[in-house]
Amino acid sequence: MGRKFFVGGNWKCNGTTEQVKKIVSTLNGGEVPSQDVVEVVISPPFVFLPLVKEALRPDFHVAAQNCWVKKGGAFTGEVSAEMLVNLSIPWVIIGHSERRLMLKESNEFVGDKVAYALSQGLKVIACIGETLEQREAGSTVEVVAAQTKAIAGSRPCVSVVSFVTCLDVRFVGYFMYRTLTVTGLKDCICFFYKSKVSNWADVVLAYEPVWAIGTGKVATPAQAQEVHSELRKWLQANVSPEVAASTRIIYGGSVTAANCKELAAQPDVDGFLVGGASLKPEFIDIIKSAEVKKNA
Ligand SMILES: O=C(CO)COP(=O)(O)O
Repeated sequence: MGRKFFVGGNWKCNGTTEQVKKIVSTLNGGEVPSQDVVEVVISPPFVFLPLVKEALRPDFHVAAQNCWVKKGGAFTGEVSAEMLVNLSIPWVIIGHSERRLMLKESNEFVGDKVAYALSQGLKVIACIGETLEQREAGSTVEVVAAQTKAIAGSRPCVSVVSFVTCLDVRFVGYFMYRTLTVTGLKDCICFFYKSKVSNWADVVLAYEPVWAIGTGKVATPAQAQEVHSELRKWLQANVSPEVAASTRIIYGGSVTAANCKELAAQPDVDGFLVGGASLKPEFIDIIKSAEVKKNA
């Protein structure tokens, strides 16, 4: 089955009640391809989620921009996945570079958040992307692969050594564990299959190079295609050919009405995560770029 085009509007930390109503009214009046062709998800700040959800046309859906890494409780200022589910918010953006960089969210923390959100029944737009420094150092693919790996979890590893070692540790106990640690075998002790993603159909991978976000410096279609294709290869080798073929990989970073069609024409670009332009009427034109795929 083909990958349905996906367009997300990330409003980030923008908007007043009046502005929100105006944007929603523009979206509601926009003529866009049907839901069979494009999936549209609007992500306002938390406080505006109920208002947007209530007022938005039924063929568009909403997403939160973040959620807490585990069950809610004494975590001042956080919003839990359970709360989003309770409000019937179907999607959440996790791992945006603004949070990774400014709030120091590590790959592991992002991976844990994705896993928890999925376990609660949310669908996740998981963001990855390299900084300019990393691109210039030639480590783009390595960086996005490491970020994806933290989201996907470990690969299966059925090894007699690790199995026997684990049994040993269970039955012989702490002394054996110490011995193995000292002899450098610790790494294979608990190297069991641990997939963090329960259902890949609920995950959209958003490649957002940091140097292109909010800078007006969009990746060229070739640059976007190259990384998306590498990500698909990574999924094929490390998750499964089925997941690689069906997972949507969308691009984010200075997408506008002017550049979206060329990007959308790339074979491995399955849509967009749009920041600044999602607050403007041109977002409708970006949604329409799904037609490029339909006619391809
Ligand atoms: O960060 C982004 C979407 O999540 C992209 O932002 P801009 O479209 O403003 O560059």
